[in-house]
Amino acid sequence: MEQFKDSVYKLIVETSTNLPPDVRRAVVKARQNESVGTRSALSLATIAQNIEMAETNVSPICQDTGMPTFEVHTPVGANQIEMKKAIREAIELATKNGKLRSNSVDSLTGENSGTNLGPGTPVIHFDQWEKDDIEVKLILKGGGCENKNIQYSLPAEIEGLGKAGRDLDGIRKCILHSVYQAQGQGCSAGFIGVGIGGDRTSGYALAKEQLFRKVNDVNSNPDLAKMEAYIMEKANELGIGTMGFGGETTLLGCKIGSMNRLPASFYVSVAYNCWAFRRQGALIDAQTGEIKGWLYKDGEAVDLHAGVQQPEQQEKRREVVLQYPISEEQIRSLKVGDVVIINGLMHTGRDAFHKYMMDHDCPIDLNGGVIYHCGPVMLKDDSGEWHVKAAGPTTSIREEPYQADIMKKFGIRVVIGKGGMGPKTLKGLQEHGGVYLNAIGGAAQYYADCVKKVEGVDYMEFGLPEAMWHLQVEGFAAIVTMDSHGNSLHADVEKSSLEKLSQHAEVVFS
Ligand SMILES: O=C(O)C[C@H](O)C(=O)O
Ligand code: SF4
Repeated sequence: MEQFKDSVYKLIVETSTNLPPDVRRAVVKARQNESVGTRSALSLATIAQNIEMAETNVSPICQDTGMPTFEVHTPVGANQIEMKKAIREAIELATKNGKLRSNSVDSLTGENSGTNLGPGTPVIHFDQWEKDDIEVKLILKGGGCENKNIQYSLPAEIEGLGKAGRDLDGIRKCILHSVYQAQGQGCSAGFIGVGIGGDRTSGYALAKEQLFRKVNDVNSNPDLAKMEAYIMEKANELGIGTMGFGGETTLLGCKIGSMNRLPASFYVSVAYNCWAFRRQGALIDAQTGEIKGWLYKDGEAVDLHAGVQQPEQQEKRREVVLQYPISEEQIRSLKVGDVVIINGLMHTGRDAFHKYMMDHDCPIDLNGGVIYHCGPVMLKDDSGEWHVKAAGPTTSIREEPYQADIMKKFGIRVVIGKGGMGPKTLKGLQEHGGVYLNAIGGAAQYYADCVKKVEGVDYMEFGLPEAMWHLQVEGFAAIVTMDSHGNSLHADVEKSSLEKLSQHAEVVFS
């Protein structure tokens, strides 16, 4: 079992740090299709760089290493209790070594277990098979894209598409809408797994199971193969693009499965996965516990830059350098589309922080300051100094109820996150003189590299990801997507993509 545990540890590290070739190929294709120099092309270039950095650094591709979910096939008679124990030990070790973020939080008290162990975590499913080896598959699906999962109950009235009945065309409308509703918030471009039928629980399980299919496989059911091809084509015409910046690629993969349902129920369940599509598997010798082979590796190295056109000259897009303390005048001069480089001090703050700040004072002067929606992976060295191991942005919209008030209360000028924020924040930016910067979601190595020093930390009681980290950064690049003049790229893309979605209301699959 010791060797089995080592093998599972290797699988966890591989899954978290090294994106499989089929996913890499999908990213290259997206890069090739994007027009040179656009926001989406630049973001995809950062994503490609981040994928390479994660592999080289053997560090998490994205700081949110998700809900570890294992699918295990065992020979008849194998001891599953021992295996479960070994898997849990491997998870704990990977967390301690900074390969996974401590992601298991008590839902009632908010306490982070710190080990990734707790009621319900990790998820481990066993199944027997009549083979001699053990197969362990693992998916690390982050919380932001999990939040963009959606389940439809047919018949339904679908925004932009009208009536969806209990037939193939109704299913088509649900799937197309699922991509639209995710916008850039699940770190598009994404992959979707779709489960047709089942009940609410088994439907979602089927959807997630589809994510274990290879990106380039073809569905054995001709109707579903046609549907997958249709969705890939039409979803990529919605213009949502990488991170919701607009662009040619919104969806990187679509896999659909079907199972029986009850006469009264008809669910279409969609599991949305970000571009940081971390799933891997290993075939393990049941006798020795050693890895015999990998499930999602084909031996071919994928060049993430192959056939990608490079801009002839530096883009004319305005690049502005900001350094704490930032004045209202500097902020008012910024417009949607500007690239901002932050040097100097910034502070992380996410869900627990924003709620708490509504009725508490802050231990740090935030006047003219920068708040980064981020829950990093942190490691302490032997001398007690903290280091950032992964630090990409988290989905900002969760802070919508608080953000405008918090900015005004503490004089914050810059908020960095991803996926954009809503009308309340936009109004707040206008009134107070603030700006929202969209960083590249999932680019956790790229941003960790910008952190030159961890100055300190407050609110450790919120748990490592939720604590307020004070970071010295250099060359931290992000794009203005909401400015102090009432402009929001997110609102624009949402509107134009809804218009495009509405063009598909007519019956296609009769
Ligand atoms: O929790 C995080 O760090 C990010 C999350 O996965 C998100 O996409 O919002
Ligand atoms: S931050 Fe983005 S890339 Fe990372 S887990 Fe969340 S959705 Fe995925």
